[in-house]
Amino acid sequence: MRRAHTVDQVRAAEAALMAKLPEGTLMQRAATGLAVAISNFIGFTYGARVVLLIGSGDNGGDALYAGTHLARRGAEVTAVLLSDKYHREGLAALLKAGGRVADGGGASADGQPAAARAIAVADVVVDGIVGIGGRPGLKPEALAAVKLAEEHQVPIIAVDIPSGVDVDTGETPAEHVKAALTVTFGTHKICHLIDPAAAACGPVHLVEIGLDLPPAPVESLQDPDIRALYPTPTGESDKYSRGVLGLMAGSTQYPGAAVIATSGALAGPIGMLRYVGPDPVAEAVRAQHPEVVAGEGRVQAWAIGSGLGDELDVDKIRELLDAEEPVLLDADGLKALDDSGDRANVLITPHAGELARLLGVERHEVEAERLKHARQAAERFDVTVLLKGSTTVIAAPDGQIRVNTNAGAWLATAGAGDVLAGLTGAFLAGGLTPIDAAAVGAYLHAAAANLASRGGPITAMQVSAHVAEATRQVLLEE
Ligand SMILES: NC(=O)C1=CN([C@@H]2O[C@H](COP(=O)(O)OP(=O)(O)OC[C@H]3O[C@@H](n4cnc5c(N)ncnc54)[C@H](OP(=O)(O)O)[C@@H]3O)[C@@H](O)[C@H]2O)[C@@H](O)CC1
Ligand SMILES: [K+]
Repeated sequence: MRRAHTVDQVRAAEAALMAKLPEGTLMQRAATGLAVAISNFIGFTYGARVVLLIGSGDNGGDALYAGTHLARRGAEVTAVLLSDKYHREGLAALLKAGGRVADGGGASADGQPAAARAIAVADVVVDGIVGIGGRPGLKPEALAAVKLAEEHQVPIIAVDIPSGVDVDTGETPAEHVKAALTVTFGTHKICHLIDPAAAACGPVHLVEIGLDLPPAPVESLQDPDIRALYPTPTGESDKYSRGVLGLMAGSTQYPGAAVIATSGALAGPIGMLRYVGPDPVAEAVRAQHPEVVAGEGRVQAWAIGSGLGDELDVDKIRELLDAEEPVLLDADGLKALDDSGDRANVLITPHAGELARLLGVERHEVEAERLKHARQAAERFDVTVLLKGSTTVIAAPDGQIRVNTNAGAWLATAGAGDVLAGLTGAFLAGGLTPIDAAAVGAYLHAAAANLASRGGPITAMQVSAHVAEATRQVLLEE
């Protein structure tokens, strides 16, 4: 499990630990881990050219002490001071170890400020501009240094967070660093898991510093968590006890959606699928998947919505929403959602455009503030929300948040959402709660897509065809 905490939680845990330790211990732990990560990233230390961008807070202190470690091992370390305030002891240590300070202003013999020259030829630039105390955006001097690194294609390693992003929401309302690697301390922060900020982090490396933290508001499940949640059959299981899913999807207008959603559902943990829809569509489904039973009967959960088009029976869907069995509502089915009734067993799986319609806002607003809007919808409709996208945000009505971060870009293909709806619905029928079903469904869907794609294009049916292998890899790995 990856856990992300808020800035306030991190500060409280830091204060409690600092009270027990000699002054400066935590920063030294952070800086040591950071120095190792920088060395590993470059691949060598002696002779490496490292530029540190130093802001006014402890984030700059971490960078200065990490630079000190590297300078002691023969790296050429140059600090660029972006503020009159900076970590004095950190800079003194760096200078003592042989590092230097480059002037950002006055031009030297070749007409360039020393800072600009150092950045242009650096192996790596370290972003110690701001950490968890930072407001979104970059000041002009910091922005100029970051742009220069980008221009010269010098990779930037972010200390704790890419400076300029909003740490607690993952929003990026202003200019920010785009890191090749982020090295963080104690725990993940929310911006590491939620886009658009997560995309600006690159891979995130966590350095343990011994913080004792409360439960995390945002979690991201990993292989062992999926393994623990998966409704694996036992010797006593039969097709009914494994769970039966009712699927209401596809239409004479979009028969393919039914076939694709079925392929996703059958790749999940259920023992049986009942398809409910127009006869010609049921025939198309059974032509591809002869194991499907057509017509209504007892089910443990419903997946409703993919490709219903105009053939939407709103009254029937609302009846199912009010019934006891959990319901996954997707695509056209979302038109039947209203904010009345007890919906605790309902999971909706909109993309940004569909969520925007539900909330009466613009699509770009949802994309820019994914966490906020997923939370809002969960509260307003009393449902669990799985907001599809590059990082999938899952919000439960009780405030729990899960994030799925393993999806590759090739997954953005027609029908992939139908596979996800079928597959995730199958986990509801298999007995998982809406938030667990959403997290496990999204994870295996993305893992299957990665297996199918291996860096190339994929179709939705290829995704469902790889779910079994992705599942096997997760269940058998120890
Ligand atoms: N917590 C922990 O467990 C540990 C924390 N550690 C480290 O400490 C870091 C937090 O340090 P921190 O509190 O000193 O804040 P930090 O982010 O460096 O600077 C904030 C200052 O910058 C300014 N400023 C704000 N926005 C700005 C902007 N956009 N552009 C420019 N300037 C801006 C603002 O000052 P102002 O401008 O208001 O005078 C504000 O006061 C943390 O991320 C981690 O790296 C580790 O050492 C060990 C364990
Ligand atoms: K930073």
